[in-house]
Amino acid sequence: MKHSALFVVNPFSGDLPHKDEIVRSICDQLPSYDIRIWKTTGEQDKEKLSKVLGEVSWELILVGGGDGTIKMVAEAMEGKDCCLVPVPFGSANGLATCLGIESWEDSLKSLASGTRKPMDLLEVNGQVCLHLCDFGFNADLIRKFEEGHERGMPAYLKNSLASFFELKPYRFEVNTGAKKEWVSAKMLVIANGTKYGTGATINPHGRMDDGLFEIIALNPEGMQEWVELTYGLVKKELDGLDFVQTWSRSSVRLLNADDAPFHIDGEPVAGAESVEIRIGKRKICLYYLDS
Ligand SMILES: Nc1ncnc2c1ncn2[C@@H]1O[C@H](COP(=O)(O)OP(=O)(O)OP(=O)(O)O)[C@@H](O)[C@H]1O
Repeated sequence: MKHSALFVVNPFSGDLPHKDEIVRSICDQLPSYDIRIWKTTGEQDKEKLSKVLGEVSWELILVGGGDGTIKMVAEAMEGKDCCLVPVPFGSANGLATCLGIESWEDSLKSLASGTRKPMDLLEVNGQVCLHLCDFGFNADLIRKFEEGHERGMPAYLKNSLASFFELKPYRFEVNTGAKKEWVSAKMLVIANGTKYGTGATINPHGRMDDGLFEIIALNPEGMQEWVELTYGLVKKELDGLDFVQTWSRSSVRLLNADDAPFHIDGEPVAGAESVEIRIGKRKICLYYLDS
């Protein structure tokens, strides 16, 4: 008997051409699965998907989309005992990149190798976060990107350059329970994963299965520190940079005093004045590729 699989596809994510053909090719290469394709509409997808997930005892959920789509599917999967494999169709695909899955062919390889394990989920003011959330520079960038009409990596890079020159530090109170302290940072990152979809490694020592996440405050000043930061992100070496501060915790409360823009897994979130983050009680089974 074939295994039951649901293939959730976001037709709007990213700018990869011929997605329908790729979806068909993936299905053809998984003959042991009986695959149903389910496309998102952008309207109440989580609620609609929860119903579909309740109809059958699915063994595998393939998610063709970016981080926002995976976050939505992970929320809808609550209470379901199945595993998820990302199929990187989004613009940046941060979670898939952290899992070593950089193309749809990698998704097939991870399924063939069978490497999967339960990974931590973060609870951020009651929402699920799988990968990264951040305040400041990158969130501002994503907000501009969402408000614009261009998709894909070139538009992302264009906005990135524009945001770079408008940058200012924001104040945050970091309350780790044992200690409260104020920090100024142009960007404050909460990282369950290690990398952005661009490959920039923001959390070189992070693990998604250790019951901890990292809080990383970055406050580079001047061109030289920006160059050092860029080098560190590429070379996976942020230790020793005195404008980078890192905490490893299982919970934290943050006060966002200057109303810095905020996003969770690439989706902008409004009204994030006080944000409580903790390692969630539930985990999610994810396929990955060993690098
Ligand atoms: N059919 C659709 N039409 C328009 N928007 C959609 C549709 N399906 C999902 N969405 C929206 O797509 C967003 C999630 O996109 P996702 O993060 O997966 O991709 P992405 O990497 O951001 O790619 P892109 O930047 O091209 O959107 C959500 O905001 C969701 O509401």
